[in-house]
Amino acid sequence: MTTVSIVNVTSYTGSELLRLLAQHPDFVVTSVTGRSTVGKRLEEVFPYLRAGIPTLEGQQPAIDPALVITEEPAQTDLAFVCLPHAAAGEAVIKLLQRGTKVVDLSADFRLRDVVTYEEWYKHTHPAPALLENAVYGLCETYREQIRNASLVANPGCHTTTSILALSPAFAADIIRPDVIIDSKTGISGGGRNPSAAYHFPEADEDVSAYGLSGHRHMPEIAQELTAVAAAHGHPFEKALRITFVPHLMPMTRGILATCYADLKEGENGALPATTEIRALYEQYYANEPFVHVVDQPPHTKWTYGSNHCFIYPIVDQRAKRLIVVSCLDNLVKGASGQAIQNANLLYGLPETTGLSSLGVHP
Ligand SMILES: NC(=O)C1=CN([C@@H]2O[C@H](COP(=O)(O)OP(=O)(O)OC[C@H]3O[C@@H](n4cnc5c(N)ncnc54)[C@H](OP(=O)(O)O)[C@@H]3O)[C@@H](O)[C@H]2O)C=CC1
Ligand SMILES: CC(=O)N[C@@H](CCC(=O)OP(=O)(O)O)C(=O)O
Repeated sequence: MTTVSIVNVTSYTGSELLRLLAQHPDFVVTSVTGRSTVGKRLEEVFPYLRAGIPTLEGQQPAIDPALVITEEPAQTDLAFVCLPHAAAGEAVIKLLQRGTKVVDLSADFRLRDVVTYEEWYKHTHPAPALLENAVYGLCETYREQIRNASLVANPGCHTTTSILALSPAFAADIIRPDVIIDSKTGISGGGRNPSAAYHFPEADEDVSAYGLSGHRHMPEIAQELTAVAAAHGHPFEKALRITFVPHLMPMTRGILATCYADLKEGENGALPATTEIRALYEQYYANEPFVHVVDQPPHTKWTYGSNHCFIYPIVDQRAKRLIVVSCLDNLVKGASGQAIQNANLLYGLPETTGLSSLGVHP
């Protein structure tokens, strides 16, 4: 059994880890931390835990609903850190020093370049010395490196959706390095954020664009798509241009990104057909348990509560563009589910362990 702590369990990603880990046969949550809830039992803060945690015969439950929330994490084998940026980095330093493996859900270790981090996050990096050894936790790209890591930087939710959508096209060198990403997100993407824009009367029946002067997920997407193109032998001659505009939607969970890029013409001036592109995408994700190439535009509801991502590529022959629609649940494949997928790799477990839920319909 691997002992696990959830640092900042009262965050949305922390409580989602509780829900998912309740089904995990190899991880036992033995430590949970919080801030205003210190001293309370988990079941006091999350009353739904009073229903009890299901167990397999002969096994202890993965979570004890009577576990008391503490300020600092106890010694465990593994920690999931669900703190805001900067606070996360501080916590990660201490955890690594005591030999705990860490999956960090914040952005503190996602950008490899400290100057880029400080430009976009507007504060000094909390632990630049750790960047060198952090592995970007997109399992579909970095599976082998993750297995041997002690610090995994779990990707962002918009980022995961967009990178998975565009990686096969850049790997095959069929689009120009100039993309537009229109990403729609559910409100839980903003966490338990007290700002008025996230209140029900303001967000319900409303759609709005934000981050138009530059969103911090843009450099993360650029970093990873540039790496994919280079790894497949097609390095960009000039820096990748990305226009990334997120939109807030009146739904609790879900991200749906629609990505647009100009297609490269073949030697005879022809564009690839949608069938060829779909075959290429299917091949790229053929062995992936959580990424599915589909033949109709996917819905966020397909992913609600699950670790799955659905991707639909199509050629716009008139405009000579590739359009790719991609969606996932921001709290699962976009955060806590992906974090468990990473932790499974860290402990040599099948990547799908504890992640078998399907989306909720309707
Ligand atoms: N939400 C999402 O969809 C995703 C989030 N992430 C990342 O995961 C991390 C957690 O996000 P999320 O779950 O949304 O978080 P939340 O916004 O839901 O977290 C809110 C909780 O954090 C506590 N908190 C706030 N600031 C601090 C601090 N400085 N130190 C200790 N506790 C603090 C508050 O505790 P109290 O109320 O007790 O004061 C509050 O309960 C973030 O880094 C985020 O960027 C990544 C991918 C997706
Ligand atoms: C709705 C909303 O506000 N969403 C957040 C993204 C949350 C997330 O994945 O981002 P990080 O882990 O990088 O913080 C945003 O757009 O900033």
